[in-house]
Amino acid sequence: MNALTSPPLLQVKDLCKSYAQQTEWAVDHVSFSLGRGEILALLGPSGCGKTTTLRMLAGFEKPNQGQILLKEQDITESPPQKRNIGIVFQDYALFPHMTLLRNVTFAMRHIEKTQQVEKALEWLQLVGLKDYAKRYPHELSGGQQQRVALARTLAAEPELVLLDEPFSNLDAALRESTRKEMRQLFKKAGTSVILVTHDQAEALTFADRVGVMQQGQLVQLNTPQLVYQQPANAFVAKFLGHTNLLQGTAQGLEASTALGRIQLNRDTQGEVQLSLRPEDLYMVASDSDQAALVKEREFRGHDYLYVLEQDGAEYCVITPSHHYFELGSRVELRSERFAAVLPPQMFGA
Ligand SMILES: Nc1ncnc2c1ncn2[C@@H]1O[C@H](COP(=O)(O)OP(=O)(O)OP(=O)(O)O)[C@@H](O)[C@H]1O
Repeated sequence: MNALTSPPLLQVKDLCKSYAQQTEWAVDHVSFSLGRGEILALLGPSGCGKTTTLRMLAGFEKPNQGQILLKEQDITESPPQKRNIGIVFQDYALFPHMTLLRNVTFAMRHIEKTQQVEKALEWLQLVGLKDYAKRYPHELSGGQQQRVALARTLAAEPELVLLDEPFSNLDAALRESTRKEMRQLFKKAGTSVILVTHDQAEALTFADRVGVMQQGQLVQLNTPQLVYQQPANAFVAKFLGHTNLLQGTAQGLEASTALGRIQLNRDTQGEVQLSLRPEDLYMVASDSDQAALVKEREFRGHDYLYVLEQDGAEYCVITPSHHYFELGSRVELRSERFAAVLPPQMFGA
């Protein structure tokens, strides 16, 4: 059996959860599967149900209905310690009175005592902290503590690792480097991972596939590129960065819109709602009073985010940071790439 024909490591089928005194589902008929060695991010705003989903996978929360299969075994009712699933929390939860080595060997009760130290040092080596083995958690930076928490989780050799907003306590620079290192580590070790986050940049850079949750439902699950470029609805389009939502009338692979004729990502006819990313628009200085007005400009280091007004509607455009336009000046707005056609039932979402 190869990776394509072998069954997925994890199958989640029609999972539902409502908390006592709540009429709405916190998790609403969620289904997905995870391949071996795959990294999946569950992404969504606060309260969309991602932590509840993770807690059901870990066994800390009981679903009202649905099924969780790990290696084709039904674990829906199994207690957390019987699932062979590791979880890394936001606050690391290291034992403060134990050295890093003890923190890691603590998770290795499945291994002969005589081999624990050697194995634990290997895990610490993997996360780049072997030389710190005799230190205590308070003698480490936040990023280093996070890596120890990860080594401890991996030392238990789980089938699946769950990460609950693991980078949110780190500052911006450390967050970026830690997540890059962690991704490389997971890929090297072939670890299967589910990450929960509300940070779209984190989900897009860290995961092989991104699942976007909205009000308890998994509304889109696909590669980072497709979720970003072909959002399933207006909510996904807006949640993953900035976008311009436009109405248009489509004729095949083109639509006429307030910004003129725009290429579409798929063949369609009639009234459509489109999502046009701000980096896919560009501006050309204009003398015409009818052209778009430069209303706002935000310098963001590697780019500018402009807000323009044309015929009473606002548009956002992201340009390289050397494309400078004065506030109050006029520009012609042109589209450089395809707009994504959104499904009609999501109008107004
Ligand atoms: N223990 C609980 N008791 C009652 N309601 C809860 C409980 N935990 C979560 N909820 C509710 O369930 C819904 C989903 O919450 P959940 O924590 O899963 O969302 P989330 O996407 O992880 O949000 P956040 O990013 O803020 O943690 C929310 O409406 C929340 O208020």
